Amino acid sequence: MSRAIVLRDVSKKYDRGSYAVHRVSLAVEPGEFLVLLGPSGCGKSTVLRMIAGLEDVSEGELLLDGSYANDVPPRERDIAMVFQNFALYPSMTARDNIGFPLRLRDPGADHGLQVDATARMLAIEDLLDRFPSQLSGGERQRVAMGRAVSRRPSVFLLDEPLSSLDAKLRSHLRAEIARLTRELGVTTVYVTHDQSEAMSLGDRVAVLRDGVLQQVSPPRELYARPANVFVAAFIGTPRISLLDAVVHAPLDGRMTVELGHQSLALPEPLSVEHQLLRIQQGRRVVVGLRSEAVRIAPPSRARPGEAPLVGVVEHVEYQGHEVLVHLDTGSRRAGVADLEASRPRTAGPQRHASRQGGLRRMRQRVAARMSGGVPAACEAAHVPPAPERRTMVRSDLVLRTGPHGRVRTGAQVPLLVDLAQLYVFDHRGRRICPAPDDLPGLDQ
Ligand SMILES: Nc1ncnc2c1ncn2[C@@H]1O[C@H](COP(=O)(O)OP(=O)(O)OP(=O)(O)O)[C@@H](O)[C@H]1O
Repeated sequence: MSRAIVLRDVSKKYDRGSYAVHRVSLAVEPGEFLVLLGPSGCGKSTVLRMIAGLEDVSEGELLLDGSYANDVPPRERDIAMVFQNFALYPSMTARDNIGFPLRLRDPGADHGLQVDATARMLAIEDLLDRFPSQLSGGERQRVAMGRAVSRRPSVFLLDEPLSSLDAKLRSHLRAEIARLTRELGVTTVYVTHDQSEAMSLGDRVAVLRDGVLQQVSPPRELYARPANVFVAAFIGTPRISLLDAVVHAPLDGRMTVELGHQSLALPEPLSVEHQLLRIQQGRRVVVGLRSEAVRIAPPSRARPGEAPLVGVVEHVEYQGHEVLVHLDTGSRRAGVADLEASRPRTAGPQRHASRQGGLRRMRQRVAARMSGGVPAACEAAHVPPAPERRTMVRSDLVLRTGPHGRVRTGAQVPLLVDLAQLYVFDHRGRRICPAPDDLPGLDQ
């Protein structure tokens, strides 16, 4: 049996502190796999611990299968939890660890068959007679999961269960967790700060920032229609390029989005999405471009809906199956608070001290190059490295090419931006292009 979990305006305030979780409303369907995702300290574990009954709910309501459950003791919630740090009893074998919750519930009975069935499900039959000290990290975590699922709980809560394991084992166990929870049909809430883990596991992903829920959506929707600039930046690898921009919408001319020294002319006739940008005339906005929205090609090869830009290759990251190209287009990168410490940067350029002066010189250089026009041919014109290039590297845009794409650091390249994939966020960070779902159409 699996259960429905509902949080209604749930908040948590620790003693004398500010809100660790603030007015979170969330409904988890029976059998659903929901991932709580967010940077360190955003309140993910606190939400999980309130569902488990390990923390009191300060304000709001927790409902389990529609019944008010704020005051239900943890033991009566029929919920199993797995933490990051295994938490096995060191003096018990794997068999005894897995059987422990069954013995607690029903001390006199023989639980051998249930323990064997659980061990089979997790492929740990051969490890049952070993003690935790005789198991690897991955094996210990599998035993911990076995202990959690052996009594067939109705809710399974997992708090970063894979974060202490190496990457290969993590991806292997991730697949096992997905299979196991599907087989058991148990409602699962899984906490992680790893967006790729969240996207690959969750039926839906709930993104938290600073205790506040930002968006709850299936992974595809989260990627394609992020509610705000924080979600857009948190989801996706490489991270979306975010640039400070200004919308120009003259009554008698072409609508453009100005990015520093360059502009993107919006294709005419304007799409409904782009028409809605008119009201931003003259305002500062943030433009988001994912790596697949930009390609290296001259204007002569533009498809309908593509607009040209020019960039200087700052850094090339070979990934085997693809190449990530970091470019400087002379735009200003928009910063998103809370993000920088929360995700490892992609291996990228080093930043150095004389940043301000270098930045100014780089802008001037890109502007000077652009005044010479966009190269007609696709071949990247090689620009000899200027002296300051060795002391400072800066990129504001990342695109991906196939593994055979040949671009050289320092080259100036023509770019085409697919404007159907343009994201625009207003000054408060809310997505305004594509238009938010709750916005009435222009003809309404
Ligand atoms: N027992 C406690 N007393 C006071 N403050 C706490 C307590 N537990 C957590 N907090 C604070 O509440 C906030 C949320 O913590 P929580 O552990 O829920 O975050 P998290 O998103 O799970 O972080 P991480 O990914 O680092 O585990 C943090 O600011 C934390 O310092």
